[in-house]
Amino acid sequence: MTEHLVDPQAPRDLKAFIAGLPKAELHVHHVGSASPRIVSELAARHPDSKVPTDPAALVDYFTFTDFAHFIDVYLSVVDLIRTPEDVRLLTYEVARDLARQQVRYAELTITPFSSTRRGIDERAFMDAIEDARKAAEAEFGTVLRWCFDIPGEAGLEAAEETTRLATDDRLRPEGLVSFGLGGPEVGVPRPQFKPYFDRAIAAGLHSVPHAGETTGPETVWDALTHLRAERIGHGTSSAQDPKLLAHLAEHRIPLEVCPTSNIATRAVRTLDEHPIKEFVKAGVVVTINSDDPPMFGTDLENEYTVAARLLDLDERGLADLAKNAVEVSFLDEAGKAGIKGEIDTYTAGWLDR
Ligand SMILES: O=C(O)c1cccc(C(=O)CC[C@H]2O[C@@H](n3cnc4c(=O)[nH]cnc43)[C@H](O)[C@@H]2O)c1
Ligand SMILES: [Zn+2]
Repeated sequence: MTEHLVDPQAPRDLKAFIAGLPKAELHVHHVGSASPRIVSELAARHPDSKVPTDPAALVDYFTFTDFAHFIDVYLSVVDLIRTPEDVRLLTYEVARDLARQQVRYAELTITPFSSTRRGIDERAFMDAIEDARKAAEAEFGTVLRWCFDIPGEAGLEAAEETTRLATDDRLRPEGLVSFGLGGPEVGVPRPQFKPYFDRAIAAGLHSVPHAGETTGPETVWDALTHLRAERIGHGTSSAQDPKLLAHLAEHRIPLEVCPTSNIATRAVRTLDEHPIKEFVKAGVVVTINSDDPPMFGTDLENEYTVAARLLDLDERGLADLAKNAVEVSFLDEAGKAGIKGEIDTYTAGWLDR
C-alpha cells in the first residue's frame, strides 16, 4: 500500500474543504475498494488464502512492481469473496467508506464473471449487491450505481458471461447503468469486444471501457470507434496524441483520471509527470477518481488533494472538478441538480466564513 503517495504538504485548509465537499466517484472498483479491515476479516474467514490477515502486513502486500503484479494481487483478493454474504458485506462497507468522504453518488465497477466463475450463484450475487445498494442509500444517503466490466484477459467466455448477466431482464440489477472492460490491455485488443458492447448498448447501458492506461493512444481510439465509449477509464496515454485530445475535447468524452493509481501500478513514473494538466489545457473534461483506493494507499479525498496540486486549483476550481463528475455521471437530471446545488451551497458557505 503506497502510503507515501498521500501528500502531507497540502494546505490544511484546502484539505478540510475537500473533506466536506460533496463528491461523485465515477471510477472505483468493487473488490479494489475493500478496506484493510474488510480484507483481513475476509482473509480470516478463508484462512487457505495467501492474503495476509494482519492489516499492517497489507502495506507490503499492496506494493506493486508493475501492472501485472497488481492484477495478480487483485485476483488474490477476488479469491476471498466466496459467498453472497461476502459480496453483501464488501458492498455495504465500500458504501460506508464512500459516505464518510461525502461521496453522494458512486458508479462502482463490479466484475460479476469473477464471482460467478468462482461458484457464487448469479441470482444470489445480484440480490447481495442490490440489498447493499438499497441499505447504503437508506442508511448513508449515498446513491450507488453499477458498471459491470468484462475482465478482458479472461477472454470471450468472460465477455459472453458478463453480457448475459448485464442484459438478461430476469437477472439485470436495477442499479446497473453501464458496461466496462478492465484488466490488462497488453495482448487484449479492444475491437474483439465490439459485439458484446453492441448488445449491452442496445440494452440501454452506457459504454465506459478502460483504455490507454497501460497501452498507447491507439487503444483509446479503438475504445471510441469499436466500443462507442462515452467516457474513458484512465485514458492516460491520450496525451501522446494531440488529434485524440482534440477529438475527446470536441466530443466531450470525459477521461476518468486516477492519478495515484497510475503511480502505484507504475503506468506513470511520478505524479509530477502525470498528464492531467495537458488534458485540461486541451479542453478535455476530466473527472477525479480513486480506482482501487486501499490497494493504492489513497482515497477520493486524497485524489482531489493531488488534483489541486497538479492543476493549481483553489476551492472554486475543486468545486468545478466535483461538478464535472456529477455532470458526466449517469445519474438522472434531478439527482445531478441536487448534488450540484449542494456543491454550490457548500462552496459559497466555505468562502463566506
Ligand atoms: O476473475 C478471473 O477469474 C479472471 C481471470 C483472468 C483475468 C482476470 C482479470 O484480468 C481481472 C482484472 C480486473 O481488475 C479490475 N481492475 C481493478 N483496477 C483496475 C485498473 O486500474 N485497470 C484495469 N482493471 C482494473 C477490473 O475490474 C478487472 O475486471 C480475472
Ligand atoms: Zn479502473
